[in-house]
This record gives sequence, structure tokens and C-alpha cells, in this order.
Amino acid sequence: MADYPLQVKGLNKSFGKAHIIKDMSFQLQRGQIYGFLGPNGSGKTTTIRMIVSLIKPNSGDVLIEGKSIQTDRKAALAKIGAIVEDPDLYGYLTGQQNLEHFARLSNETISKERIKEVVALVELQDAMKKKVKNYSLGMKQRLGIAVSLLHKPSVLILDEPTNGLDPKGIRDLRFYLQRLAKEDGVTLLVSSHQLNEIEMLCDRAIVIKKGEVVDEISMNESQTIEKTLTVKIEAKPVQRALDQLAPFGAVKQNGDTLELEKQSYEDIPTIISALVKENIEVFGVTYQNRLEDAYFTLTEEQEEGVS
Ligand SMILES: Nc1ncnc2c1ncn2[C@@H]1O[C@H](COP(=O)(O)OP(=O)(O)OP(=O)(O)O)[C@@H](O)[C@H]1O
Repeated sequence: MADYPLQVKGLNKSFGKAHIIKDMSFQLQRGQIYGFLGPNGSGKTTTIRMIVSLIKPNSGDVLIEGKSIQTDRKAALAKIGAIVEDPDLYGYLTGQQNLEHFARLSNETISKERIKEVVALVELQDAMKKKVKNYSLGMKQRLGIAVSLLHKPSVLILDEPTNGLDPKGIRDLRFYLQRLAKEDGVTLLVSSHQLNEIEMLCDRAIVIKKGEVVDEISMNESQTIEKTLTVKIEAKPVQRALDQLAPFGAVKQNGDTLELEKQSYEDIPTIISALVKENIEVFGVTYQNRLEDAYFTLTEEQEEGVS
């Protein structure tokens, strides 16, 4: 049976005369990580603010573990954690003192054991005695996640969590979030502008435009099962490269670049070795992934429809 810890049902929100969120519906399967993608101003933050009950929708509802955010707010919020704006941490307190402070503020009783558990989850054991003002941005982000996990939510919402992080910070965060989903069955919704990041982190992505869901994309299919990549190769001499690539399908020539459509990620090494074996020089290989393709097609198509 389908198991949806978060269901968004027909949300509408207007600010003044502007109808910002239009009949927004989607649902998240347990233990999966969802990207929440859309151009600037498409309504990601507004939707997230309604999900975590910071603002009220004009109509529609959000169910968290089947509990309505409208009629059963306390029970619904007990199962959701979120970092919507920058986590409100106190720099002059240590990591441990911050966690104890937020544990006291919580509606639930939070044990010392639980504090230890969330610290271990984000691997901050060695930093608990340090003042938070001396943390790196990545450590602050992880402490913020630890705070949002204190009450054992089954759904975690993160608005642009990789903003400002360096590549190592982003990689570490990806690791913790994937572990949360796989090992603890937490369901995540992560908004971001970074398509590559979403593709590496998430199982699925919900794409929105102008306050409406335009598609839901599965990342696993995009990388492995389906042949959906366009592989672009710069190789010399071009004519011989063209001959070698012919068995892989129709080859489009675009100046010095050869484009092979409908390839799978796993086939890329075979394609390259077919060229190298014949002493053809390969100067560069790139590929356009399905998420990027789908994102731009979906969001641009809608734009054309409007004009
Ligand atoms: N409190 C508000 N009052 C009036 N308009 C608002 C308010 N909050 C958001 N909006 C408008 O709603 C639209 C959606 O904004 P929102 O912040 O949800 O988009 P977003 O997809 O999160 O954008 P970004 O990617 O830039 O963060 C924007 O046009 C914004 O100006």
C-alpha cells in the first residue's frame, strides 16, 4: 500500500490580488528524498511556509502522517521538521547548549539520549563543546538539522540547504541527508536551484512553475535505466570520429562537437574507448542530463504558452 507521510492537497494562496499558488497538489513517499525545483518566484518558499504552517493557505490542506495542518495542527507539526530560513542558532552558546535550549522549547519531552542521537546523526560529536560562532557554515547547517530532528519528525523540509556551502560542505550534507532517508526512513523535501545537486541528492524531483506543479521526475530512471543523455564529444579528426560513433546511433555535428542523443550514462566509457582505440584524440566529453533537459523544457514550454 502506498505510504505518504506528506500530502499537499489543492493549496491556493494569494497575496493581495496576486494568485501565487494555484491548486498545488503532490505527495511524498516514505524514505524518499524529493527535490523541489522551480525558477525564482515560482512559489517554492511560499508552498514550504504553508506546509510548515508559518502562513495559512486560502484553500486546500496539508496532511502530515494523515493529520491535517488546519484541523489537527499540533499533531501534524509533531511529525515535521524544517529549516526554512537560516537556522536560529545562538553563536555565544556551544553546540550542546544550543541543542539543550531547543529541546526545552519543544512541545515534546526530549531526552539527553535523543540529543546524543541527533549529534551522532550529523557527526558533530567532537564539536559539542565549541561555541557555535566558531563553527563553519557547514557545521552550523548540520547543527540546524540536528535541532530540527530533535522531536523525531518523519518529514524534514529544507529550503535551499546548500546555499553558501563549499563543495565539501555540500558533499557532507548530501551524505547526512541520504543516510537520514535510507537508515531512518525520514522523508525529505529539499528546495534548490542547483540542478546537479538535486540530481545527486534526490530520488525524485517535483518541478513547479508559476505556482503549479508541472512534472514529477524520477532521478534513478534519468541516470541509469533510460537512455536519455545527450553526449557531446569534441574529437579530432572529426570525420573519423563520426565514422566510429555511427554504430551508437544518429550523430549530429555541431562545429567541432559531435552529439549523440539517447545514450545511457553507463555507455559513456564504451563510446570513448571506441574513439581512443582508433587513435582518435578526445578533447572533451560532456553530457546533458535528463533533469536539466526536463527542467528547461518544462519551464520554458509554460513560458511560451503564456505569451
Ligand atoms: N508575503 C508576501 N507578500 C506578497 N508577495 C509575496 C509574499 N511572499 C511571496 N510573495 C510573492 O510570491 C511569489 C513566490 O515567491 P516565493 O518566495 O515563494 O518563490 P520561490 O520559488 O521560493 O523563489 P526563489 O527561488 O527566488 O526563492 C513571488 O512573486 C513573491 O514576490
